[in-house]
Amino acid sequence: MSISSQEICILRKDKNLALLQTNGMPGNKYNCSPGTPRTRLERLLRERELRKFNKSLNEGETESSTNDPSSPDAETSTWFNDEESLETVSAGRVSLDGSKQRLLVVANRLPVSAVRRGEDSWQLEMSVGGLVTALLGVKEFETRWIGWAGVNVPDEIGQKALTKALAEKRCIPVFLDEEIVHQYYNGYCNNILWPLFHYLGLPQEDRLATTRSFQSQLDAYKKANQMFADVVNEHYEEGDVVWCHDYHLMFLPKCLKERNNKMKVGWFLHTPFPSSEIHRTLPSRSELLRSVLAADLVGFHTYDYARHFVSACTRILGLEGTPEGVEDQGKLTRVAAFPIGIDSDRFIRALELPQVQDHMKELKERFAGRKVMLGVDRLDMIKGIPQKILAFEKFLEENPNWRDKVVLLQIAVPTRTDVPEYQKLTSQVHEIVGRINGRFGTLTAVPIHHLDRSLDFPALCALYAVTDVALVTSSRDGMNLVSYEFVACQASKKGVLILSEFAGAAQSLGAGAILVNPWNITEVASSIGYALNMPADEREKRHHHNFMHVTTHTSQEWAATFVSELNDTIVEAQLRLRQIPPILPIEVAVDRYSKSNNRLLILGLNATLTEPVDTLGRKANQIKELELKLHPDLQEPLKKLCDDPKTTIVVLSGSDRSVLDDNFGDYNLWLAAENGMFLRVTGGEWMTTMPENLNMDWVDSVKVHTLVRLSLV
Ligand SMILES: O=P(O)(O)OC[C@H]1O[C@H](O[C@H]2O[C@H](CO)[C@@H](O)[C@H](O)[C@H]2O)[C@H](O)[C@@H](O)[C@@H]1O
Ligand SMILES: O=c1ccn([C@@H]2O[C@H](COP(=O)(O)OP(=O)(O)O)[C@@H](O)[C@H]2O)c(=O)[nH]1
Repeated sequence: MSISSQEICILRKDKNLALLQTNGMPGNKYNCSPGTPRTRLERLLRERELRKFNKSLNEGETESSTNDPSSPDAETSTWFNDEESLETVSAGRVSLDGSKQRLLVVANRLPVSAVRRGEDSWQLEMSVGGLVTALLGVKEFETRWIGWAGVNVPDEIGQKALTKALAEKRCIPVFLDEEIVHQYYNGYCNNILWPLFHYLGLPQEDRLATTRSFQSQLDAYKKANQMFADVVNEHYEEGDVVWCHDYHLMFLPKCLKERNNKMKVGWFLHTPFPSSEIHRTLPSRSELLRSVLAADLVGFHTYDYARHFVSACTRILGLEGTPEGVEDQGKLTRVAAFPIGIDSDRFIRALELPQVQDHMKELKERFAGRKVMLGVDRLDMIKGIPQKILAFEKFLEENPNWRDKVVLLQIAVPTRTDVPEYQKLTSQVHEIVGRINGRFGTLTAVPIHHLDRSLDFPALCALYAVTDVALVTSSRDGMNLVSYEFVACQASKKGVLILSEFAGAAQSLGAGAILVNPWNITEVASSIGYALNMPADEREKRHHHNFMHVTTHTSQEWAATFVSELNDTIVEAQLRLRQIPPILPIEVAVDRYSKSNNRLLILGLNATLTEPVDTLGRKANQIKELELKLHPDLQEPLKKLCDDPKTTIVVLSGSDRSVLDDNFGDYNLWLAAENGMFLRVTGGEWMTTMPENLNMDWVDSVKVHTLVRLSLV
């Protein structure tokens, strides 16, 4: 076969019908415009260059400000009650052209909770939580927070006054009434999605999509997400980056993009994303995935969570997963891992504060002669508090010599107290603690100090610093910032971290921590013994490893990376759009076709020559492969084309040779199977297009691994 004409037609459903001219290709306009950006794409590219430049500049600055004890950031005396802290968070950096990029952080909760003091007066208090802590370290953008203030404000006077008070903190409220909060937050978020994403399954009564409570909770969830979207739309300015957070707001990307497709939207999940086998039990599984996919960039704490998400999209929606993310009809949603960190400097500096030093002194005196073990968790079933306490009991049982030499301090911060499961957990934990203290306590000391409350920042830092062994036993945890904070405060003591392998933090702190399966009480108990007896040099090595990680992978870096990835994703999408061949000018093509004496038509198979296959909810590749049949209406026209001596037809497909043999054996054309790896003219033998001396031994080993991985998913 020879190609003498300059006109080649490639017909594939997914690539449009394109007439590619091999001469006279248009020049690459976007890399040769040093002047004022004329198009949106040019502007985005210029912005990207600026970002890179600023980043290197800022890195220099950060280094010098960290080393400078007189830096205004150098001291934070209290836990969030520093009046300036929100301002610092929100202030952002001035870039070279004088403008700061605005970042709209949209999360269920604002970083403040509001307490009403009068008809039009409000007191604002910082709230406790992982996301809040992480974003407190973000200083690079001009940040606005949009979220729920955690309080029902039914009257207009109250709403106005609260909006005004929050505006001073650069926060914008979304007002949710009690019923919505009950159905959306307590119901769909915390009773359905939270347990499901942490592998606790769906509540029994909600197994069927038809149950009333499930449906009304889902409706409230969608409604609440739309309310968040309305507030975002009200405050959005062109060029803003909108960063949506967490499982509370899975519908938000779709709501935002429906209204404004140009908005830069990122979505980040703070919890695990479970295996697709778990996600597929959710009645609204497809709707939720599709809504999240409307975002430009989707982020997770770990590579595993990202992989599960992509698998869910391929298996449940039948979409294509690529190393970059998920593709749907040419639109790519980037999916990647962005492990969160903490503002480690803030913890390290805090240890020098007199208030913290006083606390440390008190604690050391109080627990003199005993090793201190510490647990800090919200009182949530995912944190594995009962397992932790039972393991501690087993350790005491098996090691009588340690009974008066060790104490476990468990801080259990009350959370979601309106949800019955959380109330049940509280009683269960109290009962176990009471039993163990009764069993091993003396008149003067008890082995477990259990606190149902949160601590302020100085007290928490002091506690981290005096601890010998920290115990994190989550059955699942998106990341677990407590483990990071503990490490940051251990520069002197070099205590040991026992960490659940099911916490996202295990991926980053695994080498320095003792990893445990929290369900294996015996293993946790023996790890406690190992940690308490660990020699100083081993503690030092392990601590060093974790400390290096915690101090170099900070929350600031996390947020900056996510936002710059989001900006770049938009630029790349624009570039990709440019690469999509233009729509075929039909009249020109027909004219040239009829005048040409030597034509080559390359036709795709799947969905070009075959009937479209419905893959929704089924394993796409298997089904397509089984049902790939030349569309009956195309048999006759294809035959005519093949019999035309001026035209050469190639059917190019990703499918196996057998699929092409079965469908086109009787036509006079060329077949290219497995994306061109094999080629034959019908009537001839298959030949491989690979060079003869190419070593392909590796293929079999990859096949084996691929199979193993697929069976694990
Ligand atoms: O506001 P609450 O309902 O009381 O819950 C507090 C937060 O809990 C969850 O935190 C997660 O984010 C952390 C930081 O990324 C991560 O380390 C942890 O493993 C997660 O559980 C929740 O996702 C947040 O939305 C809540 O604000
Ligand atoms: O008395 C307390 C206990 C905990 N925390 C903070 O709560 C966060 C818990 O985050 P983590 O990622 O460990 O779990 P989450 O509660 O977000 O699931 C950490 O930043 C802790 O410093 C706090 O402020 N006061």
